[in-house]
Amino acid sequence: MSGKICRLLVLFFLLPNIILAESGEKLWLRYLPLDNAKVVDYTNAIRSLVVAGDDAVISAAAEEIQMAFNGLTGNDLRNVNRPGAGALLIGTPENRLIRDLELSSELEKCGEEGYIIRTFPVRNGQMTVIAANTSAGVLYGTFDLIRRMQTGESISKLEVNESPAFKIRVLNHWDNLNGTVERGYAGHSIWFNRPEDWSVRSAQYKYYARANASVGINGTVINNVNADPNVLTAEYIEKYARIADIFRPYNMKIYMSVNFASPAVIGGLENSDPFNPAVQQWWKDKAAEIYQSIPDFGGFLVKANSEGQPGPMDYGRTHKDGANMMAKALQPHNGIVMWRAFVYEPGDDERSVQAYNEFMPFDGEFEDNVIVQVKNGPVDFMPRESFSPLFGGMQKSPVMIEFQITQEYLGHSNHLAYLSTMWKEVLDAETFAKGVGSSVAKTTDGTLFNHELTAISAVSNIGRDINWTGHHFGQSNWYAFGRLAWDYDLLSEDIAEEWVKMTFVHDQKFVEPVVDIMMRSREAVVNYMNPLGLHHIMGWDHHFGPEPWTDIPGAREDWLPRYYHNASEFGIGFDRTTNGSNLVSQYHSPLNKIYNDPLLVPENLLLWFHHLPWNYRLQNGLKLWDAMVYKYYEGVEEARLFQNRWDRLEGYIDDRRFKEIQYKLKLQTTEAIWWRDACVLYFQTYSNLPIPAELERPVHDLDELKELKFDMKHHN
Ligand SMILES: CO[C@H]1[C@H](O)[C@@H](O)[C@H](O)O[C@@H]1C(=O)O
Repeated sequence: MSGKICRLLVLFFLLPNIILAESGEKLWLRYLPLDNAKVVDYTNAIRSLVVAGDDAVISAAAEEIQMAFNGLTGNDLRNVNRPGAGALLIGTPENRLIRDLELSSELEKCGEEGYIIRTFPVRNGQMTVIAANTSAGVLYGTFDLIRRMQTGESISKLEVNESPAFKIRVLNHWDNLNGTVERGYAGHSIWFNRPEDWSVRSAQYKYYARANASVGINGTVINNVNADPNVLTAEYIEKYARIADIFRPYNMKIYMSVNFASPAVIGGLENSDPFNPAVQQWWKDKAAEIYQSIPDFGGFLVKANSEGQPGPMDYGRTHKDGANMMAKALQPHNGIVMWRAFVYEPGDDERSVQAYNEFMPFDGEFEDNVIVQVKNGPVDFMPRESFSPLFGGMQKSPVMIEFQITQEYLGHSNHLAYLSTMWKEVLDAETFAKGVGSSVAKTTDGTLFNHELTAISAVSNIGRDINWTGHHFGQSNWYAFGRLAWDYDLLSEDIAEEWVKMTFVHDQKFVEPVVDIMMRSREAVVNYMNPLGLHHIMGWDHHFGPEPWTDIPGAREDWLPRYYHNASEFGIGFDRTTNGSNLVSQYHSPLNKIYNDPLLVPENLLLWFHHLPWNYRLQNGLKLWDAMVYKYYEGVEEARLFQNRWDRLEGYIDDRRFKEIQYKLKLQTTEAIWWRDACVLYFQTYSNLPIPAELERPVHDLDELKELKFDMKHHN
């Protein structure tokens, strides 16, 4: 073989690995050398490693700390058998070395996946201990210690007690078996229909598992909730089993979205009626078959009777009947059912009141291994919504939140929108379910209603893009979701700062402005897209770019943006008061009254709950029209500010990422102006009021914008 062909072949086989190794796939697990002072500090504290245990999870923890320590300090940790000065001891009380430390009363508070980290004085110095009840806890504790080093914190006197807020912390991928990703903006699926061979894919899956474990995510659903029935065939079960094998050392469980009609579609049964004994048996057999290959399989995620998906109602049964049937099939294997409450079918009910109306009657009637998965808002992952009234509404059955990491309605992967602030807004929101102190978080984490089964999920933004998420800052949302799922009391600023330091550099001259951009970013997006509680005025099918107008060929009547903003000569906004669709009454007192009153409702939800005249005076004295226009302009100014700030950060990080982000920020500003001009000019056709004199004029005209929309649609 000629040398040239040989080189080409080598390149062909190595290229995928080179791309994996070189690229942004390193996420926040870069482990780059720290400055000298830190290296000295850390090597003073830790020089050797004692691994008290030998299962796969503890071994993964040991491998990780070795890798991290080596990368960060340039030194290896010596593997030793006995702890002493400078040792890091990791393990569970199954091992005598941990038992001897008499930590049992502290470990009791850690639960299954929590951990403690302690500095102990020993002869000639001190040692560090990571102890937990299970190897999983040890793994999370190890990543905690690594994070401290990655962010430059002191590790010489550690007294850490941690346990997760939710038992199950899962990502939901909306990946189709043909490799496309619904609402995915980072390329095709990393799971399905990949041309690369298994060694390349498995290397990425291991990286994925490590990244998740590093933030405490302990499960993932790898296929779309609009589920292909074929995912339950032997071919896919085997595929899931192979992936589960890679996840296991990282304490990650695999789950599956299933299609309710599977027994009929792939099982050859007459129907999929949950009352049909043959259907029940089919699910039992299917569950048994899955557990045969994946003993720790997590369970099913189900979207039923929503947006055309099949479900129990096709047979005159209910959500309860459907969910319980599947739950019974999974019970012998300790699997769970995450049954979605996103039940959007156009009907008599206004969209925002539908989930509550359909699910409240079944409160307390689900099997113990069913948890109802509820989107954070009552409509659909808008840049801002009120929280879903099912939080604090449903009390007898466990409920879990579904957030969306992928930016379906927030500019796809073109816009920087750090979403921790949005999720905290929801988690911290007061439901008043049991008086003051009943935050959304507490209605779902088991504290308020004593549920054993607790969980939290988010729709992933991951694809085959070199940087995983399309926009480098998309990674921060994956990171932040994991951190909040573990501890929702963390501050968004702190999470952002950790991520920036781990992903880029420690220099405060870089960290501070970047964290500031992140902290302002979601509100900026809200302002240039959907201020004051406006929503769903984005392109009706692709959900990208502005489309407030009504003459949209092909769009369904109830999906027309006009339906949501209701702009007319009279005014703008969606009436969900007692005079309107009455969403307000699904909230506990006093929220129902607060939301019902335009004088009391928070300004940022004003047009979510109220339809008001253009010259309505806000609490701040501005007329509604002016207030709305100012918000749109403010959003654009913020995008410009992000761009300017970023320009000044050249040289702090590698050129490639700097330029890629710079390019995205330019796009964001351009698109923010597009949004602003489209909305302001369109709404102006109804308000007939001028844009305040001191503001610059729109740079587009309306007809041109309507055309632009169609170009962008094809572009996406
Ligand atoms: C997976 O389908 C999605 C659909 O693409 C999305 O536009 C809508 O917001 O929500 C659906 C859901 O959450 O089920």
